[in-house]
Amino acid sequence: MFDTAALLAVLRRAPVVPVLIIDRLEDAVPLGTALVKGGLPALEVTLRTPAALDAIRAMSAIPGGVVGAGTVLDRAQARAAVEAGAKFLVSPGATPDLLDAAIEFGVPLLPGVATASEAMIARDKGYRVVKFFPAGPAGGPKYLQALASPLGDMVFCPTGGVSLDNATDYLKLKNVVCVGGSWVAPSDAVKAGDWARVEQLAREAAAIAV
Ligand SMILES: O=C[C@H](O)COP(=O)(O)O
Ligand SMILES: CC(=O)C(=O)O
Repeated sequence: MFDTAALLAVLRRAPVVPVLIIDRLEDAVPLGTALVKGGLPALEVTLRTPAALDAIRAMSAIPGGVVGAGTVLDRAQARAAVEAGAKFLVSPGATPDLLDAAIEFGVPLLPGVATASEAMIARDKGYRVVKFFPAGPAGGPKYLQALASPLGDMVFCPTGGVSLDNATDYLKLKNVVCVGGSWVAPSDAVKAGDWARVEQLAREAAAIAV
Protein backbone atom coordinates (compact mmCIF):
# COMPACT_ATOMS: atom_id res chain seq x y z
CA MET A 1 0.00 0.00 0.00
CA PHE A 2 1.22 3.45 -0.79
CA ASP A 3 2.58 5.44 2.17
CA THR A 4 0.63 8.68 1.91
CA ALA A 5 1.81 9.94 5.29
CA ALA A 6 5.47 9.72 4.28
CA LEU A 7 4.86 11.76 1.15
CA LEU A 8 2.78 14.37 2.98
CA ALA A 9 5.51 14.69 5.62
CA VAL A 10 7.91 15.81 2.87
CA LEU A 11 5.48 18.04 0.99
CA ARG A 12 4.16 19.82 4.08
CA ARG A 13 7.57 21.09 5.11
CA ALA A 14 7.20 24.24 2.98
CA PRO A 15 4.71 25.71 0.52
CA VAL A 16 7.06 25.27 -2.45
CA VAL A 17 9.08 22.33 -3.78
CA PRO A 18 11.91 23.64 -5.97
CA VAL A 19 12.18 21.86 -9.33
CA LEU A 20 15.87 21.75 -10.21
CA ILE A 21 17.74 21.18 -13.46
CA ILE A 22 21.40 20.71 -12.57
CA ASP A 23 23.89 20.77 -15.44
CA ARG A 24 27.11 21.08 -13.43
CA LEU A 25 27.64 18.72 -10.54
CA GLU A 26 29.63 21.35 -8.68
CA ASP A 27 26.50 23.52 -8.47
CA ALA A 28 24.47 20.84 -6.69
CA VAL A 29 25.51 21.33 -3.07
CA PRO A 30 25.70 25.16 -3.03
CA LEU A 31 22.36 25.35 -4.85
CA GLY A 32 20.67 22.96 -2.46
CA THR A 33 22.25 24.61 0.55
CA ALA A 34 20.95 28.04 -0.52
CA LEU A 35 17.43 26.67 -0.96
CA VAL A 36 17.45 24.90 2.40
CA LYS A 37 18.87 27.98 4.13
CA GLY A 38 16.11 30.04 2.51
CA GLY A 39 13.49 27.72 4.00
CA LEU A 40 12.76 25.16 1.25
CA PRO A 41 13.98 21.77 2.50
CA ALA A 42 12.38 19.44 -0.09
CA LEU A 43 14.51 19.49 -3.25
CA GLU A 44 13.39 17.87 -6.51
CA VAL A 45 16.37 17.13 -8.75
CA THR A 46 15.04 16.33 -12.21
CA LEU A 47 16.61 13.40 -14.05
CA ARG A 48 17.02 15.54 -17.13
CA THR A 49 20.78 15.95 -17.10
CA PRO A 50 23.71 13.53 -16.94
CA ALA A 51 24.70 15.08 -13.60
CA ALA A 52 21.35 14.43 -11.91
CA LEU A 53 22.05 11.14 -10.12
CA ASP A 54 25.42 12.31 -8.83
CA ALA A 55 23.76 15.56 -7.76
CA ILE A 56 21.22 13.59 -5.71
CA ARG A 57 24.07 11.64 -4.08
CA ALA A 58 25.96 14.82 -3.22
CA MET A 59 22.93 16.80 -2.03
CA SER A 60 21.77 14.03 0.30
CA ALA A 61 24.43 15.25 2.74
CA ILE A 62 22.96 18.77 3.00
CA PRO A 63 21.83 19.27 6.61
CA GLY A 64 18.09 19.80 6.87
CA GLY A 65 17.39 18.89 3.25
CA VAL A 66 15.24 16.11 1.80
CA VAL A 67 16.38 15.26 -1.71
CA GLY A 68 14.12 13.60 -4.25
CA ALA A 69 14.21 12.87 -7.98
CA GLY A 70 11.94 14.49 -10.55
CA THR A 71 11.19 13.58 -14.16
CA VAL A 72 11.17 9.91 -13.21
CA LEU A 73 9.68 8.32 -16.31
CA ASP A 74 9.90 4.58 -15.66
CA ARG A 75 10.83 1.79 -13.26
CA ALA A 76 14.52 1.78 -14.23
CA GLN A 77 14.85 5.50 -13.53
CA ALA A 78 12.97 5.10 -10.25
CA ARG A 79 15.40 2.35 -9.21
CA ALA A 80 18.44 4.41 -10.19
CA ALA A 81 17.13 7.40 -8.26
CA VAL A 82 16.46 5.35 -5.13
CA GLU A 83 19.92 3.79 -5.37
CA ALA A 84 21.38 7.31 -5.59
CA GLY A 85 19.60 8.18 -2.34
CA ALA A 86 16.39 9.87 -3.49
CA LYS A 87 13.93 10.03 -0.60
CA PHE A 88 10.95 10.78 -2.85
CA LEU A 89 10.15 10.55 -6.55
CA VAL A 90 8.20 12.89 -8.83
CA SER A 91 6.96 12.20 -12.35
CA PRO A 92 5.35 14.40 -15.02
CA GLY A 93 2.76 11.69 -15.73
CA ALA A 94 2.20 8.15 -14.51
CA THR A 95 2.29 4.68 -16.00
CA PRO A 96 0.78 1.71 -14.13
CA ASP A 97 4.27 0.18 -13.91
CA LEU A 98 5.80 3.31 -12.38
CA LEU A 99 2.95 3.52 -9.86
CA ASP A 100 3.57 -0.14 -8.91
CA ALA A 101 7.37 0.26 -8.82
CA ALA A 102 7.33 3.06 -6.27
CA ILE A 103 5.12 0.98 -3.98
CA GLU A 104 7.46 -2.00 -4.37
CA PHE A 105 10.52 0.13 -3.66
CA GLY A 106 8.85 1.68 -0.61
CA VAL A 107 9.68 5.21 -1.73
CA PRO A 108 7.00 7.92 -1.90
CA LEU A 109 6.06 8.89 -5.46
CA LEU A 110 4.24 12.08 -6.43
CA PRO A 111 2.82 11.07 -9.80
CA GLY A 112 1.80 13.66 -12.37
CA VAL A 113 -1.80 13.86 -13.55
CA ALA A 114 -3.67 16.37 -15.68
CA THR A 115 -7.19 14.92 -15.80
CA ALA A 116 -9.75 13.33 -13.48
CA SER A 117 -9.22 9.98 -15.21
CA GLU A 118 -5.46 10.09 -14.63
CA ALA A 119 -6.02 10.98 -10.99
CA MET A 120 -8.43 8.05 -10.69
CA ILE A 121 -5.89 5.62 -12.16
CA ALA A 122 -3.39 6.70 -9.48
CA ARG A 123 -6.13 6.56 -6.86
CA ASP A 124 -6.92 2.95 -7.79
CA LYS A 125 -3.32 2.06 -6.83
CA GLY A 126 -3.69 3.79 -3.46
CA TYR A 127 -2.31 7.20 -4.32
CA ARG A 128 -4.10 10.14 -2.74
CA VAL A 129 -1.45 12.82 -3.31
CA VAL A 130 -0.58 13.65 -6.91
CA LYS A 131 1.06 16.36 -8.95
CA PHE A 132 -1.14 18.51 -11.22
CA PHE A 133 1.05 19.00 -14.29
CA PRO A 134 1.40 21.18 -16.30
CA ALA A 135 -0.77 23.25 -13.97
CA GLY A 136 -1.03 26.51 -15.91
CA PRO A 137 -1.54 25.13 -19.43
CA ALA A 138 -3.85 22.38 -18.14
CA GLY A 139 -6.33 24.86 -16.69
CA GLY A 140 -4.84 26.57 -13.64
CA PRO A 141 -6.48 27.06 -10.25
CA LYS A 142 -10.06 27.01 -11.63
CA TYR A 143 -9.56 23.59 -13.16
CA LEU A 144 -8.04 22.22 -9.98
CA GLN A 145 -10.81 23.71 -7.86
CA ALA A 146 -13.34 21.90 -10.06
CA LEU A 147 -11.72 18.57 -9.14
CA ALA A 148 -11.96 19.18 -5.39
CA SER A 149 -15.53 18.03 -4.88
CA PRO A 150 -15.61 14.91 -7.09
CA LEU A 151 -12.09 13.84 -6.07
CA GLY A 152 -12.68 14.76 -2.44
CA ASP A 153 -10.08 12.42 -0.95
CA MET A 154 -7.20 13.58 -3.16
CA VAL A 155 -4.75 16.46 -2.82
CA PHE A 156 -2.50 18.00 -5.44
CA CYS A 157 0.86 19.68 -5.87
CA PRO A 158 0.40 21.94 -8.91
CA THR A 159 3.57 22.38 -10.96
CA GLY A 160 4.26 24.01 -14.32
CA GLY A 161 3.75 27.73 -14.75
CA VAL A 162 3.59 28.43 -11.01
CA SER A 163 5.39 31.54 -9.75
CA LEU A 164 5.56 33.83 -6.75
CA ASP A 165 2.75 35.85 -8.37
CA ASN A 166 0.22 33.05 -8.73
CA ALA A 167 1.27 30.49 -6.09
CA THR A 168 -1.32 31.78 -3.63
CA ASP A 169 -4.13 31.19 -6.15
CA TYR A 170 -3.28 27.50 -5.91
CA LEU A 171 -2.24 27.28 -2.26
CA LYS A 172 -5.55 28.67 -1.02
CA LEU A 173 -7.45 25.78 -2.62
CA LYS A 174 -8.46 23.11 -0.13
CA ASN A 175 -7.13 20.31 -2.37
CA VAL A 176 -3.63 21.78 -2.68
CA VAL A 177 -0.84 20.69 -0.31
CA CYS A 178 2.07 22.62 -1.91
CA VAL A 179 3.23 23.87 -5.29
CA GLY A 180 6.29 22.99 -7.34
CA GLY A 181 8.32 25.36 -9.43
CA SER A 182 11.63 26.23 -10.97
CA TRP A 183 11.39 29.96 -10.37
CA VAL A 184 13.34 29.73 -7.12
CA ALA A 185 16.40 28.43 -9.00
CA PRO A 186 16.59 30.48 -12.21
CA SER A 187 19.13 29.15 -14.70
CA ASP A 188 20.96 32.49 -14.93
CA ALA A 189 21.47 32.61 -11.16
CA VAL A 190 22.68 29.00 -11.11
CA LYS A 191 25.06 29.62 -14.04
CA ALA A 192 26.45 32.67 -12.26
CA GLY A 193 26.72 30.89 -8.92
CA ASP A 194 24.56 33.60 -7.40
CA TRP A 195 23.56 31.59 -4.33
CA ALA A 196 22.55 34.70 -2.40
CA ARG A 197 19.86 35.37 -5.01
CA VAL A 198 18.65 31.77 -4.86
CA GLU A 199 18.48 31.96 -1.06
CA GLN A 200 16.48 35.18 -1.27
CA LEU A 201 14.05 33.66 -3.79
CA ALA A 202 13.67 30.66 -1.50
CA ARG A 203 13.04 32.93 1.48
CA GLU A 204 10.24 34.73 -0.39
CA ALA A 205 8.72 31.43 -1.48
CA ALA A 206 8.91 29.93 2.01
CA ALA A 207 7.11 32.97 3.39
CA ILE A 208 4.09 32.71 1.08
CA ALA A 209 1.12 32.95 3.37
CA VAL A 210 -2.33 31.67 2.49
O1 LIG B 1 9.23 21.26 -16.51
C1 LIG B 1 8.81 22.06 -15.74
C2 LIG B 1 8.86 21.90 -14.30
O2 LIG B 1 7.92 20.97 -13.90
C3 LIG B 1 8.64 23.15 -13.55
O3 LIG B 1 7.82 24.02 -14.25
P1 LIG B 1 8.15 25.56 -14.20
O4 LIG B 1 9.49 25.74 -14.85
O5 LIG B 1 7.05 26.20 -14.99
O6 LIG B 1 8.16 25.98 -12.77
C1 LIG C 1 7.46 18.16 -14.45
C2 LIG C 1 8.20 17.69 -13.30
O1 LIG C 1 8.19 18.27 -12.25
C3 LIG C 1 8.95 16.51 -13.51
O2 LIG C 1 9.61 16.49 -14.53
O3 LIG C 1 8.88 15.58 -12.72
